[in-house]
Formats: sequence, C-alpha cells, structure tokens
Amino acid sequence: MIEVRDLHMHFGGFRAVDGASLSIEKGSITGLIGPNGAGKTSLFNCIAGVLTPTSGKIIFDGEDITGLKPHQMFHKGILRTFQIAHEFPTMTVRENLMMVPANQSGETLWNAWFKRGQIAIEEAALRKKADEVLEFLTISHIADEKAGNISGGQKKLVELGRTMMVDAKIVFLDEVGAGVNRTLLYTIADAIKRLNVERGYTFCMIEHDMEFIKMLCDPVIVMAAGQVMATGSAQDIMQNEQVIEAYLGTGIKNKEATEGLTKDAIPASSEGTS
Ligand SMILES: Nc1ncnc2c1ncn2[C@@H]1O[C@H](COP(=O)(O)OP(=O)(O)OP(=O)(O)O)[C@@H](O)[C@H]1O
Repeated sequence: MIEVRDLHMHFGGFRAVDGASLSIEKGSITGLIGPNGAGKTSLFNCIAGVLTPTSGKIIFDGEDITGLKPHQMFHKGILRTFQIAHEFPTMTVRENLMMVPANQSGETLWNAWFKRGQIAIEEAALRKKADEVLEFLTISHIADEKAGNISGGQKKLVELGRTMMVDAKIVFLDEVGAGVNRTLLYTIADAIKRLNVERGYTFCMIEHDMEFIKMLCDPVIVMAAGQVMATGSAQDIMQNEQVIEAYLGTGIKNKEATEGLTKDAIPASSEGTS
C-alpha cells in the first residue's frame, strides 16, 4: 500500500533518514521502533507530507506521492495524528469531532446566510456520525465534556475518533501509548485493533513501549541511524542480536513484561476509560 524507496531526509549535513526502504502493507498494523534519534519521526513526517524528503520515493497504491503537502495526503486518506488539529479545549468532545471534516457549507459567511437549511442538514449528519464514533470508542459518556477537561488517554481516543470522522485509509500514530495508564492503554489498543479488523484501517505506529507493540503490531520495522535494520514479527525482532545491540544502553523497554503476550491478548472490550 505504501512503499518507501531509498528515502533520505537530510538536515544540513546531518542524515536523519539515510536511505530507508520499507513497505506498509494494506490492512496491517505495522510497528516502527528504534533507538532515540533513529529517524522514525523524520520518516513519518516525510510520508505525511510535513517534511519534503531530500531524495527517494514514497508510493501509495502505485501512485507517486513524494512531496505532497499534508492537506493533499489528508484528502488521500493518509493521516498523521498530530496533523489533525489538536483539541479545542473549550469545546465539547462531540464538537471537537464535528470540526474535522472539510468542505462544510457553513464555513463561509455567505453560506451561513443563504444556505441555512443545507447547513442544518450537514450538522445533523455530522452530529450523528460523531455520536457513532464515540460509541465505537466506548466514550459516549464524555460526549458533552469540555475537551480540555478529559484525561490524556481519553484525548488519545478522541484523536483516533477524529480519523474516523474522515474515514482514513492509513493512520500514522506517533507514540499514542506514551503517558497513558495501563487500563486506558488496553482501551486504545482495543480501538486500534477493532478499527483494523472491522473498518479495514491500516496503521503504522511509532512506539517505545514493547508491550504495546507486541500486542498489536505485525510486522515490526526497526530503524537505526536513518536506515531499516530489521523487519519481522515482534517475537523475532526481540531475539534479533543486531537489534538488541542497537538498543544497548537504552534497553528494550518492558522486555520482560512482554513475555507470553500475544496479538490476541487484548481484551475484547475494556473498562475504565478514565
Ligand atoms: N528539523 C531538524 N533539524 C535538524 N535535525 C533534526 C531535525 N529533526 C530531527 N533532527 C535530528 O534527526 C535525528 C532523527 O530524529 P527523529 O526525531 O526523526 O528520530 P526518532 O527516531 O523519532 O527519535 P525519538 O525516538 O527520540 O523521537 C535526531 O538526531 C534529530 O536531532
């Protein structure tokens, strides 16, 4: 689905991405790991159009999308979570979701005056969709909360919800599990898995938390020094000598905690979304 060919992203003389080639298969939840400074975020930013690569190609379903801008990627269904505006703290969670879709008739003053009926229809449809999204994510109970008042983990779920408002095809998640308590982490993992299985979403996620990676991702791509060092199942990756070597000094986080976990270890539905 997305093929990255010999990608380079240089900052002055520094090669943050230095000839990375990889594939993200349709329908996969692909993990992207690597030590600090490996070039993961720079690679994400190139794919999402936030950075223009120095050289190399990014192909999406056979089409060369190298150098397209974030809004052009957005219209192709390629979303990087931070690329969708951060929450508006004084608006409710539902209103935050309703803000996402582009091309709403009410966006201009002219339309607000002369197309009031059309706007009302669109708003009702958006509201219905937002409520469906909240139900899918099991957070209907916070629909009327001000987005600024919800927990960090709930904000991550709302961020996922925003991608559902525009029916994304592939979503790039940057450390979605960071700083989230374990209970809510399972809820987020469950939502990602269900979006993947039930809605056909493809995900590519940067994570430092190996437990989270092992729960969800297959394959896992390891980057080091701007290049792809290894690709394989989480289990294989964690036993790969070269990978362990690359992590020396930092350690693979939660390595021990991952023993015995499988991709199906996520509860079918989770409680305690706080
Ligand atoms: N805009 C920039 N200008 C100069 N150097 C940059 C810039 N962005 C990133 N870098 C450098 O490129 C290297 C790769 O950074 P990047 O953020 O892509 O790595 P990463 O694998 O995502 O790291 P981390 O896991 O710590 O977030 C780092 O050494 C970083 O300092």
